[in-house]
Amino acid sequence: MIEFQGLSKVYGGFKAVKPLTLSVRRGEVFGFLGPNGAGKTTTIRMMMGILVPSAGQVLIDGLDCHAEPAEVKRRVGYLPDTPIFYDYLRGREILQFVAEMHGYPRAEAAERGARLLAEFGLEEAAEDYAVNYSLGMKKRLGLACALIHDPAVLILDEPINGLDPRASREVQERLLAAAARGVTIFVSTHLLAMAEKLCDRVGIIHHGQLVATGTLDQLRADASASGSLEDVFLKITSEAERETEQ
Ligand SMILES: Nc1ncnc2c1ncn2[C@@H]1O[C@H](COP(=O)(O)OP(=O)(O)OP(=O)(O)O)[C@@H](O)[C@H]1O
Repeated sequence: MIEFQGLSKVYGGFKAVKPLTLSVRRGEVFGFLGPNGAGKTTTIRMMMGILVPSAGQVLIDGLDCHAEPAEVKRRVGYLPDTPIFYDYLRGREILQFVAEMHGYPRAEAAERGARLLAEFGLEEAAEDYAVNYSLGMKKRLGLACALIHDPAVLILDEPINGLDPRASREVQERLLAAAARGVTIFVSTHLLAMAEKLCDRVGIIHHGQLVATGTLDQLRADASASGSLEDVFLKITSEAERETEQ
């Protein structure tokens, strides 16, 4: 469903994403893990057609994300790391606007917006301006916007970063529900507990390089590490760090 084919990004002389080749299957929840500055957001921005790759390509449902961004956006719901809304639109108006941008007629856009507001526990805030929403409410509103057109793929950049435990659990439950409906999810995070709970498979990116891919059990076996994903992650990234230094 998602095919990275030697995708890379160089800023000036700095290699932010080194040639990335990876396949994510239809219906899979794939965790893209890495420390700060590893290249996660850069990769996701190339998937969304926001950044131009330096080389290679990424295909979603067979479509080149750089060459056909509008077609890709029909199939994809995207939650950026910091969702930004028109401050002086109300939650209800924002969802209505996003639905109309996807081509739904006004009445259907309103109906879809109302359904998602209810699903995401934002009914009471429907008439409040987005500028007054808490971070947790903004993430939920962002996720509602990402889901408004029933996309086959969700691309999420740090969906629970900065949320309190209740808000974080709520967002994770929405994601599990989407996964249960068969949505393919590509989620970047450095919150390993979330990855452990949600993901069928993870990839670890370090200094722009994909250094490991697999299920948690496979990574444990490959890294000869036991215990939590955190143990495996720390072992793999410190080994990659040593190799970079040599
Ligand atoms: N526009 C830019 N120009 C130059 N360097 C950049 C630019 N954007 C990002 N970088 C660098 O590229 C590297 C990867 O950044 P990126 O934001 O993709 O990392 P990340 O894995 O998402 O990190 P974080 O978890 O901290 O959000 C970092 O070293 C960053 O400083």
